[in-house]
Amino acid sequence: MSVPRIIHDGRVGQVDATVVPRFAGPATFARLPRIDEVSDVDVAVLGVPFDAGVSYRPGARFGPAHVRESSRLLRPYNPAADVSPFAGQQVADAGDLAVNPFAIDEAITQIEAGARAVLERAGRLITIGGDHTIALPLLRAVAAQHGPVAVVHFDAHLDTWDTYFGAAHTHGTPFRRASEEGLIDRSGCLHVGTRGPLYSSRDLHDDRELGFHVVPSVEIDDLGARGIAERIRDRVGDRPVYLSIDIDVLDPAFAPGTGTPEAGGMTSRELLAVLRSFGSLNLVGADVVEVAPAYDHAEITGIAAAHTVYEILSALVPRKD
Ligand SMILES: N=C(N)NCCCC(=O)O
Ligand SMILES: [Zn+2]
Ligand SMILES: [Zn+2]
Repeated sequence: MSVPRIIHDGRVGQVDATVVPRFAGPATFARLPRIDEVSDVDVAVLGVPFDAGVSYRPGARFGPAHVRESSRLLRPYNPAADVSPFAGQQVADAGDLAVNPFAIDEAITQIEAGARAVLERAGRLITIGGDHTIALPLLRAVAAQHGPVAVVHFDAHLDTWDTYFGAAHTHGTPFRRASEEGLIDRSGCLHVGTRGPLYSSRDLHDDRELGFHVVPSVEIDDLGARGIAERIRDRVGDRPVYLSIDIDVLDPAFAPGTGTPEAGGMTSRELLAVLRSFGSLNLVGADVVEVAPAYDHAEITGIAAAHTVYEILSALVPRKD
């Protein structure tokens, strides 16, 4: 059944919520068209339902469907950024990748191949996870196009640890592997919002060697959103930027539905405000990971993740000036 959509400058947008109620209609991200329903895709939203790399609570494999469900209320105009993210560019939902839940290495190969295939159709990719393991194959796909990228990483955790139980590919290790593989520009990466206990102070030493600066959660009150945005801009400059957002960067009050929660995190208002400054960065790709709906209540985490994707899409809209 065909549905009435908002069309702007030939770009196919959301199902019109004034005609079809939001709780009806397709379950794509923000009720946008599927990728096979449009041509010339600028940004694809892709789900990666994979969580075999987690060290604690499982369940992020259900993240993509949950974030899509929590995105039904998103409206076409973003007043805080003064942009219409679905009108200034063609955004489409590329569905979910089918990846092996029993073999991490095979899943990683499948995710890289799947991301590369979508990038043949779309200029940019925003991925909804899935656990943080998926950032490694996504960075492989992005670095194949752009060379080593500056990673802006929002997370409670460093995710530059070496191995867990001897496993090199887990949700706590993607950025160490990416740094070792030369996928990231070691002079331009940083973490934002890290907090909580580490294994030892050596974690921070290794992390610096691997190319990361840190804006820890304890500095957020003093810096404010504007100060954080400045620290990020100073670090990445005009390098191609890959943005990786682990939803556990938010305090568990704002994102209870996640696998390794840590007290003392950002508010969703702070995260969205920082993202709103990213229109001036050279963003080449992004992921939003670690939404585990079994621990969510009232879609709190799903809605935070959906709005996070919406702000990233808003930052990607080509500027007129
Ligand atoms: N990437 C996330 N969410 N968590 C990593 C935590 C790894 C650990 O259990 O030490
Ligand atoms: Zn984390
Ligand atoms: Zn993480």
